[in-house]
Amino acid sequence: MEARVLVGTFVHATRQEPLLVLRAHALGVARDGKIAFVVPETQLQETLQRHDWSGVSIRRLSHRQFVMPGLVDTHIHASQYSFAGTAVGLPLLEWLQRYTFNVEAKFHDLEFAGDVYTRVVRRTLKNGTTTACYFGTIHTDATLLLCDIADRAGQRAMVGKVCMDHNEAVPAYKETSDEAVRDTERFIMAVKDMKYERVHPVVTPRFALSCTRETMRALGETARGTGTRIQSHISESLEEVELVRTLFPESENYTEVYRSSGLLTDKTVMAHGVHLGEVELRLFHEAGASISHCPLSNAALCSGTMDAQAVLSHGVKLGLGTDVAGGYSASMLTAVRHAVLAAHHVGLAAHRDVKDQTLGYREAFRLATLGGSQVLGLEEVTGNLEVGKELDALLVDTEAPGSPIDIFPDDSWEDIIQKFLFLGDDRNILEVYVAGRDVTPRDEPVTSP
Ligand SMILES: Nc1nc2[nH]cnc2c(=O)[nH]1
Ligand SMILES: [Zn+2]
Repeated sequence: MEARVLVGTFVHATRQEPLLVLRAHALGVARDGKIAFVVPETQLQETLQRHDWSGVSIRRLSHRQFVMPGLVDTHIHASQYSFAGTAVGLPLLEWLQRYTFNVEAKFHDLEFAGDVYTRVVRRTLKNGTTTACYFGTIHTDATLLLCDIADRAGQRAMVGKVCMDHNEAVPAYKETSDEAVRDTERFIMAVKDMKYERVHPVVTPRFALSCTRETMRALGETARGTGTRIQSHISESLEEVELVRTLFPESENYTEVYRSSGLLTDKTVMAHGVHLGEVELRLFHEAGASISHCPLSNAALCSGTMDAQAVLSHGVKLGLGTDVAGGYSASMLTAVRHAVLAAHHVGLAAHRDVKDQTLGYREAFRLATLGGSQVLGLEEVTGNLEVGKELDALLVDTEAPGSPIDIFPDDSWEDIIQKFLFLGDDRNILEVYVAGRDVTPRDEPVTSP
């Protein structure tokens, strides 16, 4: 890959600023895909000389284009993509039992798995997801196939073989405790053996209602012993919370079930956390564990509305997730919109002053980019456009052919970015880069009959 320079408008989040617009800037990408410099355009020539980059290709963006960091989906079930957009409206446990487990059971068929996984990786990339944290199914080989597909497509991915040794509703879709642990170990070894540059295994107990204590403890031990990250679900619906209480009476709360099993660590991301209380948020903070906020899923499954402000004020790392297919959209832009609206609903219910909302579109933008990278332990590598990070980025054009956005002469850059976040879609995402490499899906895949 040759070193390149982009000149134009850049938008990103930093620890200090949720949304920073750099107009008339130049960004240099080195041959290794890392950001070599970000300087005002007026300093470009001097910077090129300093880097000995004479003759490097310089590309100027148009006045309606900008570059932003790639979107980070911290929670998505790749295995549920085939039924995204259907089965909306059932409560969580019924939705799992009536639809989800039956569909996931089909992934022993590698042809079926390959088709679904190829399409979900393609769809998410097209929508600007440069990093995805995926759940597969209990099938190790199919989940390894997902790793392969993500790697070949150039997407950065965390991938988990789902573990579940308890399933009364669909007994055919579960494994023994031994299988869950042995197959997780095999999965981790196999992914490591492949030496993928940007695809990593994640220890994935489905949630406390699908796993016995024995299995959760053993998986906690596996994660610790192998230094692997952990993902699961927590406190999504009240019915689920109540059942966890009756199944694990020895634990004071849901978070404690995971903590006492060795599953609540600084490498953990738990999806949802809609009904977590003060005590539990403090446990998250103490452990350095993260939450993936999936607002569309929470609304679609009538689970409740998470208070992102409360999570952030406890100093808990927070990212956004689509939670396909609980959430019907694989687009992280949709997650951004719903995060903003969910914060409004929570604020209204609590009679908060609207001005006290911490989660406006700027903060939601940060959560969808930098926040996600923090949640997945990737902050040193990606998440924004800081020098030294790998360039995971989107080239956005608000006047692309067929664009759903109308820009007016008086629109400021902040207006334009807001319009993209609230109204834009994949038609506006012209190019997608991971580690400086163009990974934009272009050819249409062959569709199944
Ligand atoms: N939204 C959602 N919640 C879960 N809790 C346990 N499994 C699942 C799942 O597949 N989707
Ligand atoms: Zn989920």
